[in-house]
Amino acid sequence: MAFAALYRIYAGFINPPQAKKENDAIRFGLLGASNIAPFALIKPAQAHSEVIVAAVAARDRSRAEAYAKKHDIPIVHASYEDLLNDPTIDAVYIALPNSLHFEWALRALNARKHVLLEKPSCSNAEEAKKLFNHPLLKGPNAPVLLEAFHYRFHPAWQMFLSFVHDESMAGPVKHVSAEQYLPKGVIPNDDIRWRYDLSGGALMDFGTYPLSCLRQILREEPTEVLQVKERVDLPSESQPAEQAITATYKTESGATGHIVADLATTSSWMKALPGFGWPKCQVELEEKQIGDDKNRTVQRKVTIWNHIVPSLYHRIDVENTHKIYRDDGDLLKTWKESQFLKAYTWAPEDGRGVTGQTWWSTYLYQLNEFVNKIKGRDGSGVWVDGEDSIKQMDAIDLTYLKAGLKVRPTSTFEL
Ligand SMILES: NC(=O)C1=CN([C@@H]2O[C@H](COP(=O)(O)OP(=O)(O)OC[C@H]3O[C@@H](n4cnc5c(N)ncnc54)[C@H](OP(=O)(O)O)[C@@H]3O)[C@@H](O)[C@H]2O)C=CC1
Ligand SMILES: O=C1OC[C@@H](O)[C@H](O)[C@H]1O
Repeated sequence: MAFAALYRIYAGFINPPQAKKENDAIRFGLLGASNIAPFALIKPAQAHSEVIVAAVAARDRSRAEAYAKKHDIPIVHASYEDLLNDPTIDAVYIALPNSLHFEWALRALNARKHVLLEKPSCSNAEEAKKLFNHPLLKGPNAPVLLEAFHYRFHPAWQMFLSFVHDESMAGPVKHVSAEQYLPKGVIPNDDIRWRYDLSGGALMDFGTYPLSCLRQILREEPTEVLQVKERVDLPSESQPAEQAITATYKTESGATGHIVADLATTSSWMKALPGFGWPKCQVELEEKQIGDDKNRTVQRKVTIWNHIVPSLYHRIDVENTHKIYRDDGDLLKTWKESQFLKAYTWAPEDGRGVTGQTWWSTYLYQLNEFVNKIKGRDGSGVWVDGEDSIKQMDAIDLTYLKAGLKVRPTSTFEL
């Protein structure tokens, strides 16, 4: 098991197999010499026959040159604008500070480039509405725009959702909890994540994952934020963004959800890693009658461990509590059945007819779907559409407003 995990890390993140490139491979340009691009695009592209990372641009040309040399990227542009004007580039990957996502996504779409846009898509819902409803995205040959919620493309997350939404055994959602932690010190003090002016903050960054998990599980939007607590303790910054946030939501149907995101965890970090110890997402479903038998019910609980980096390791726990009642309503018998599952690739019976290897990272699964969308193929059927990205930003804004924190600033850029 440890050897298999090491192999998945090596092939998925360190040295993926080198694919022979197709003649019509999509040529990507990177806006910014970011820390995340090697994991999210450069390494996955190495293994994909239809993707070439062809160019990079940074605010400082010498920085872009050093980055290009390190990552074997053939073209260097002196500015983001120059890269967008390069006719040999088909698509761009935008991993800039969140405050610049809106502007550079719009500029890229205007240059007729497909856009893989890091999460969160924008600074707030106002920007997201303008971006995802923009006329540049309409029409038969419109470029593709995707908010890079990579974990959603991995078979493990989709398997987890299928157990949550399995109508034969799962009642309506009662409660969801989702949590993400990073230990204090991983993110340096001068990081973009701590800056309000760059649309940073725990909710914008790591918190956007649990919130998106919650929204997919509930299949309805949180209409009420019952409680929010945040931690802002970077005294040196004049306008710091929160380092940690927890929030509790309620939907119209009465389901509740709780998220935790801490970018600088100290004491609770180890506590946050129970058992084998990974961040998790857990769902309790309502008790549900089985078939026509009024006296038989099942109540399901589903947990996924490490859903953000599942190719490293993950586990899906499905616990069904069965109950048989007497006709007078008294409980006659109850028992539990548990299953522990994994899904590094699509199951053949899934019917998606898509490819994948056990070592494929969430980023490679995502990239494959991005390519499929551009090429007009069905692919796995997993996608994050513009409406979803807008609602995600709505939920973020709602949370900040309830906390009495400011919604992140709106860009003045117009097109
Ligand atoms: N999907 C995932 O797993 C992850 C996603 N992300 C997302 O990716 C984005 C970038 O994160 P990350 O790679 O960690 O960040 P980095 O700080 O490493 O990269 C950000 C890039 O933005 C550019 N930039 C442009 N303007 C500014 C500015 N005013 N201040 C600082 N940088 C600027 C810099 O490019 P230049 O080279 O031109 O100087 C820099 O390379 C964020 O939106 C984040 O949420 C981050 C980590 C993981
Ligand atoms: O996956 C991630 O890990 C670390 C975070 O800070 C980052 O932005 C996020 O996307």
